[in-house]
Amino acid sequence: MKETAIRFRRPEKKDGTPIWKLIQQTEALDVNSAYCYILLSDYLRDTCVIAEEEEKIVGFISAFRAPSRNDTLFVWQIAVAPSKQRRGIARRMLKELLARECCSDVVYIEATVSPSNLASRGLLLRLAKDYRMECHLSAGYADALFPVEARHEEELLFRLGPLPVMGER
Ligand SMILES: CC(=O)NCC[C@H](N)C(=O)O
Repeated sequence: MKETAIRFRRPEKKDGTPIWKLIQQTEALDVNSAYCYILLSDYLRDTCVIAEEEEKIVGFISAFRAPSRNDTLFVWQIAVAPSKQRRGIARRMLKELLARECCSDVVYIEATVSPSNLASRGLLLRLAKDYRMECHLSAGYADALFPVEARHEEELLFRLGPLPVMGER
């Protein structure tokens, strides 16, 4: 089957609702409000990524600088449409984000990943290997922090770094 080109870009406000629908399709992430994805696509668009194929959104990454630690980029959600997974789209989105001028002074990446989210776990471990970074796992958010009804898994904290300088990313 012909592989069509995937385009990577910053999101725009109009992408908020399609992102919200994509997150629901993954059945692996916390579905935030559509308002949250519109807000991310407006105020935090410089550290968010859209992957699109023939004008259709097939991937999304949300991230932001940790306000108290400017050298750290917190990667919030990594999502790829179920029918488009295992094509390296998440890895290409992450590398596109880290190659942006606005991330040139990022030294560490942090993200929380539930034990069942093997795709994101594998992606982060592979990124650490690609960029020859250390990867430290620690307790992130215990399941007890979440409402019992949510039956939410714990979120393990991944901290990767130091990132290579821009020219080597
Ligand atoms: C890296 C990533 O996608 N983490 C997910 C964190 C959390 N479960 C969420 O979905 O926002």
